[in-house]
Amino acid sequence: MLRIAVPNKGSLSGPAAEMLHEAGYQQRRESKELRIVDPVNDVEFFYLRPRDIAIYVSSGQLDIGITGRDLLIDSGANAEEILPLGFARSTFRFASKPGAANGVEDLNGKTVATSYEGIVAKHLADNGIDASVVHLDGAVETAIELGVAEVIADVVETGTSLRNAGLEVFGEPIMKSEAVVVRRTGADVEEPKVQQFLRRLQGVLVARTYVMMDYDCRVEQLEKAVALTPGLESPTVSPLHNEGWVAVRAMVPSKEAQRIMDDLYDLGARAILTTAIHACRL
Ligand SMILES: Nc1ncnc2c1ncn2[C@@H]1O[C@H](COP(=O)(O)OP(=O)(O)OP(=O)(O)O)[C@@H](O)[C@H]1O
Ligand SMILES: O=P(O)(O)OC[C@H]1O[C@H](OP(=O)(O)OP(=O)(O)O)[C@H](O)[C@@H]1O
Ligand SMILES: [Mg+2]
Repeated sequence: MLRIAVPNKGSLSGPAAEMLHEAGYQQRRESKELRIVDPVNDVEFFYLRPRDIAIYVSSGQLDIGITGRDLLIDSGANAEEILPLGFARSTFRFASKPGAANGVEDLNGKTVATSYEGIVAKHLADNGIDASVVHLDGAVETAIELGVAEVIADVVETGTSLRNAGLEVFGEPIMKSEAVVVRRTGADVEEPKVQQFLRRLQGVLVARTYVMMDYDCRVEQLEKAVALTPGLESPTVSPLHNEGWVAVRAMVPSKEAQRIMDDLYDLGARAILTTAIHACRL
């Protein structure tokens, strides 16, 4: 039975459960449940603190985990990212009162408050900076006003939390993060059960990013039309009863679907339809 760690709280937990549900896995009904077995899919899910997940996976008792790339790196655990999942996207950045610092080079002798001590200490060391790091569990934005630190390093998504605290980012982003699937470093990723799990999640990612497009066009326009809708491998082209016309079917990125429909229409294609993809295996 495949044993999988899933975030039990915070920004990762809802979207992770939603993605697993879309991939056909049973998920817990109550937020207090700590583990459930999905007998149909032969999987056991453990609901753990996102920060602890890489550590559990590195110990080898759990096969796979879902966590944030920043949390994985911060933990220093012996685990590696095997699939990015596209949600809980954020950057990790320094911030301070306006003008207090312009880059990491200004941090010598300063105090930096953060919940991600591992990432910050390494970044400072890599840049040859001698600064102290204070660990706080959360709500780090308040640390400057309350005199705990001159600088913070924290997760930034929209920037609202920083703005509300009168702070501004400075310097280059320390890292970019998103939810990722992790596995113990060096463990066999080719294991069939692991591969099946990854294929299911990849199927959800594809279903979320692509739509199916169908249209009819004249044979003379086919090459130009197909250039607009190359599909993943190659589009399906079928003859129509009306001679000189073909039906074309291809997957297209959902974000570009409306523009592609306009371009196909201008080319003379008609009966242009898009439909959602619910699941797929590439
Ligand atoms: N506002 C946000 N937008 C996108 N991702 C976020 C946001 N806040 C946190 N994350 C991501 O969520 C993960 C942090 O997990 P964490 O458990 O700390 O979530 P949280 O929402 O901060 O909950 P908690 O209340 O436990 O601190 C990290 O990978 C981080 O990059
Ligand atoms: O740029 P924004 O869109 O404002 O998002 C970033 C904020 O979201 C997270 O906080 P969270 O709500 O998880 O609180 P925490 O600080 O207690 O973790 C993160 O720690 C930032 O504070
Ligand atoms: Mg948090």
